[in-house]
Amino acid sequence: MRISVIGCGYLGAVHAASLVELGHEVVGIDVDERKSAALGHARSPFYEPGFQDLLEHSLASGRLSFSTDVTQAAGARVHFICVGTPQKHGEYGADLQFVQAAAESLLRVLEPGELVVGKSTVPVGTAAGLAQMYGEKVPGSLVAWNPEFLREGFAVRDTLHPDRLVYGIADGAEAATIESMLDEVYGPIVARGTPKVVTDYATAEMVKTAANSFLATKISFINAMAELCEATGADVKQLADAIGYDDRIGRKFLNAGLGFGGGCLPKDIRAFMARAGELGADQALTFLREVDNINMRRRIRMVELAREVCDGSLLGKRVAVLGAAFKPDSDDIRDSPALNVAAQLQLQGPSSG
Ligand SMILES: NC(=O)c1ccc[n+]([C@@H]2O[C@H](COP(=O)([O-])OP(=O)(O)OC[C@H]3O[C@@H](n4cnc5c(N)ncnc54)[C@H](O)[C@@H]3O)[C@@H](O)[C@H]2O)c1
Ligand SMILES: O=c1ccn([C@@H]2O[C@H](COP(=O)(O)OP(=O)(O)O[C@H]3O[C@H](CO)[C@@H](O)[C@H](O)[C@H]3O)[C@@H](O)[C@H]2O)c(=O)[nH]1
Repeated sequence: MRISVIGCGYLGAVHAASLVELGHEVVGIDVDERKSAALGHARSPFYEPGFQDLLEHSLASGRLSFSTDVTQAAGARVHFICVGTPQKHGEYGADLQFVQAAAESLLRVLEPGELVVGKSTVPVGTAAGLAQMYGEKVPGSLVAWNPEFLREGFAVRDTLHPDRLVYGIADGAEAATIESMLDEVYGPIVARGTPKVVTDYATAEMVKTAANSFLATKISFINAMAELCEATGADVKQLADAIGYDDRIGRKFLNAGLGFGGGCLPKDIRAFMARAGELGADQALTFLREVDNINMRRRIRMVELAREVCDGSLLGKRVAVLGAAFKPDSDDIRDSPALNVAAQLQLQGPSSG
C-alpha cells in the first residue's frame, strides 16, 4: 500500500520506516528541510536505538522517501498525521496549530476513498472536528484516530511490536472499510493476534491521555512514598519491590527518583486537565494537578540535596550535572528534569554548571 506520513519527528520517522518494514511504500513529509534531507540521506536526526539501521534498511528497499513537499503524498491511500502537539506557552492546553496545518496541507492531495489517520496525541474532540472539515472539503474521504504508545528508547520495538492497536472510527457505512484499511496497514501485527480495540474517536483519543495520566500517576505515587520514606528512614526501593510483587500493582513505573519529564507525560497530563476544564469536568482530573506538583517537587528536592552536600550553600561551588536527556537511551531534552535541575542550580550561584 502507498502511505504518507506527515511529520517525521521521533514518532513519525520511526513510523514511516517501520511501515516500509511491514511491506508498504511510504513517503515522509516534514516541513523541516534539514530533518527531511537528513532522513532522505539515511542520517537519523535524533538518537533512537535501532533506528539508524532501520532507516538505512528501509531506504535501501527503494520504498521509502522523504520530502518537504506535501504534493508528494498524492496517491497514497492512507495519510498519517504525526506532527507535534506541544503545551501552549503560558497555558496548560495543547497547541494544535501543527495538527491543523498538517491536516489542511493534506487538502491539496486528498481524494475520496483515501484515509487520514491521526497518530498525534490530541485533546478529545479533535478527530471529530477534523472529520467534519474533511467531510465538507473532500466528501468521501475517511478519517480515523489511531493513537501511538511507543516509548522513546524502545521506539522501533514498540512500533513493530505494539502491545495493542487502538482504532478510533466513527459509526457509519464506511466503518468496516476503514477498519480493513487499517488492518492492511498493520498486516503482520494484526496477523500475530495483537489485541485490537475498535472504538469511537473520543474513546481512542482518551485512551492515549488516560494511559499517560495513569503512568504519570504511578510515578508520582512512588515519589510521594519516597518523600515519606525520607521522613521515616524507610527504603523506597524495597517498598516498591514489595508492593510490586502484587500483580494488581506491578513493579513497572514504580522507580522513584527525579520524576517524569520528556515531550509526553508532563504536557499530556496538563492538556488533559485543560480539556476537562473546557468540558466542565475539571473536578474529575484535579488529582492530576497533585501528580504534577509531586513531580515538580522532585526537581526542587534534588537541588536541596545538592545544597546540603555543599554545606548549605552553592555559592562559588563547582557542580557537574551528568546527563541532559529526559531518560536513558535518548537524546531528547524536552522538559528534561536533569536540565531543569541544572538551571535551578545555576540560579543558586555555582561558579559553573
Ligand atoms: N515522541 C514520542 O515518544 C511519542 C509517542 C507517542 C505519541 N507521541 C505524540 O506524537 C506527536 C509527535 O511527537 P514527536 O515526539 O514525534 O514530535 P517531534 O517534534 O519530534 O516531531 C514533529 C514533527 O512534525 C513536523 N511538522 C510540524 N508541522 C508540520 C506540518 N504542517 N507538516 C509536516 N510536518 C510538520 C516538525 O517539523 C517535526 O519534525 C505528538 O502529539 C506526541 O505527543 C509522541
Ligand atoms: O518508574 C519510572 C518510569 C519512568 N520514569 C520517568 O518518566 C519519564 C517518562 O518515561 P517513559 O514513559 O519511559 O518515556 P516516554 O518516551 O516519554 O513514553 C511515554 O510517553 C509516550 C508519549 O506519549 C507514550 O507513547 C509512552 O507509552 C509513555 O511511556 C522519564 O523521565 C522517566 O525517567 C520514572 O521517573 N520512573
